[in-house]
Amino acid sequence: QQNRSHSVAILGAPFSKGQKRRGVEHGPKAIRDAGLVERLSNFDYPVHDFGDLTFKHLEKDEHFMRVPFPRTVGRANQLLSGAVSSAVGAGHTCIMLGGDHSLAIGSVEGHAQQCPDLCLIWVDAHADINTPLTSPSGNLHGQSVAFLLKDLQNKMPEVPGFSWIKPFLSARDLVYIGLRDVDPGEHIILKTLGIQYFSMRDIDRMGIQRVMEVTLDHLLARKQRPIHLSFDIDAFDPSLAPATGTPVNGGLTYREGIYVTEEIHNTGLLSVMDVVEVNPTLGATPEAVEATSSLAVDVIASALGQTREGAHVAFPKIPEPK
Ligand SMILES: N[C@H]1CN[C@H](C(=O)O)[C@@H]1CCC[B-](O)(O)O
Ligand SMILES: [Mn+2]
Ligand SMILES: [Mn+2]
Repeated sequence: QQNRSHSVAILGAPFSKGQKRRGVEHGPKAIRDAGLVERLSNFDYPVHDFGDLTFKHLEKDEHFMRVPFPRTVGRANQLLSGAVSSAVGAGHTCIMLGGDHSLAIGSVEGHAQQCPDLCLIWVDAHADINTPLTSPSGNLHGQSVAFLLKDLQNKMPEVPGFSWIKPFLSARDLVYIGLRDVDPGEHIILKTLGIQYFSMRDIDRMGIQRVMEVTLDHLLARKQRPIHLSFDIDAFDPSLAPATGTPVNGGLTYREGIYVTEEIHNTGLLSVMDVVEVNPTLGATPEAVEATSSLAVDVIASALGQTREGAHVAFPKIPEPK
């Protein structure tokens, strides 16, 4: 009997309509081409690659206020929600490859269908918590969290394409790590709702070890529950992850990002991980694209148990000559 709770499902979500730059729909292929499946095959649990979802582009899809493609984004997330729900329901730990960060709406909602008590760790340069009334761009990849929070519902208009989702998350069940480019409308929401966040300044002051200690205590001390990790590759410094749509200087170092995912693995509670906003068309050189894509593979492998100190699954003891 395989260790069901640790089998891994990979779901590709080639989707870009949560923002305006072309290319992020090629993120899943870029991450696979960087060797994701091979890397995970070193682990002692089964890995199932379910391939990529097929998203329909809806012909009639007028703006809502200044929000482009609301119905297309809403429908894509409804489809993704079902896929994530069945993967988690089948006992897999699910890795969702984006695609832009609007996909977290469907990923988290589908996860919550199976695990209503989930907690959410959002690793990102950005809070992605604008409403259609506060968004500076209208882009839904900067509004994902606003669709999930019960505490924001009286501030949200009815967006066409999103009538299928009922907000389920409490502000206390969310922690941000890596913030360094927060819009005014987002800032008032973070403060008013009392959402726990660790900006890059907090990481400078406290160090990543303390940030993870406080994060995991905040989310898990009262009750252990499944973790949804939504990882925007732009949380990393642009020198490490240049091929992404909204780069911001002063991001996570490689070691900080790996430490975050090591600590989350060590809880034994990771249930779904999104890795989003890898845009292979935005790298200045092939090396830049490769660096960004293999960084995504590294953080996924680390979240699933790869350790820097090494492991010896294959060696029960030091081999001896006959
Ligand atoms: N400059 C940021 C902050 N707010 C903007 C917006 O809401 O349009 C951009 C969103 C980035 C989304 B991402 O985090 O998924 O990349
Ligand atoms: Mn994001
Ligand atoms: Mn971001």
